Amino acid sequence: MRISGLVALNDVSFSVQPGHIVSLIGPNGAGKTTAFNVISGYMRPTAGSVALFGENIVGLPPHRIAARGLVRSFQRTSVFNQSTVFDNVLTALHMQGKAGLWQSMLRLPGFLREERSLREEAAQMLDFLGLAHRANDLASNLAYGEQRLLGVGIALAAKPRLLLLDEPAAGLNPSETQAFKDMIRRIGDSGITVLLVEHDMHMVMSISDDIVVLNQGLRIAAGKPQDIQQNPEVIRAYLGSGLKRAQD
Ligand SMILES: Nc1ncnc2c1ncn2[C@@H]1O[C@H](COP(=O)(O)OP(=O)(O)OP(=O)(O)O)[C@@H](O)[C@H]1O
Repeated sequence: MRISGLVALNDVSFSVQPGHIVSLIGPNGAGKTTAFNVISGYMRPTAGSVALFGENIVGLPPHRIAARGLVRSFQRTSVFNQSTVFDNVLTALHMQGKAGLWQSMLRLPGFLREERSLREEAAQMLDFLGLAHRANDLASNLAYGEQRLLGVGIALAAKPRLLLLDEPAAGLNPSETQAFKDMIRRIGDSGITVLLVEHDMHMVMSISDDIVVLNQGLRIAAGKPQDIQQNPEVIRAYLGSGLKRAQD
């Protein structure tokens, strides 16, 4: 991937196995966000290919890629601040709903049935997120970490098979980070594949099945957490920052 003459990603290749939690790590400017942009269709790669469930998706717009099961949760998500937590999730589920406009406007039986089942699903989602006790609060009144959890809930409402999380622990305090870590595990346990970019090495080392390391646009390592922690090139590229802290 070239961006105005600069090679942001150079021959980077890796795969994400179904059901795994995979972390993409590396120092600032390594190319992690660029990789996410390419994978999710926000940037068209200058060369190479991206395959999703075996099919090439290069050139497809992000919403088409999302419809194929790859959903991305952004650092700043589209939480509706003036709606309740419950309504945020319900609206997101509605966007996946089957009832058409006329059914909804005329409140036909199909719509009412779907509405009931979506409300149940929204309640289950809040349980899953650990936000059930906040259901009736305005989203704007949530703590920062809770807003981030809700943002993931909104992404989950789109029913991903592969969920991309961009620095989920950024700006979270230790207990919020723990809550997030637990939730990512639960997402993985529910059968959803997770690819995340994260700087918190404690989190990365404890939840990842596989880790891919980028440095200056190159893939310098890929493997299991224990191998990555002992990889001399990774230690060199990362020493003094994340990995060192994780080993302390
Ligand atoms: N839109 C852009 N215009 C110009 N250069 C860009 C653009 N996006 C990324 N780059 C460059 O591409 C390289 C990779 O950046 P990228 O943001 O992908 O790194 P990163 O690993 O996500 O870093 P960080 O951890 O700081 O978020 C950097 O040299 C960056 O300056």
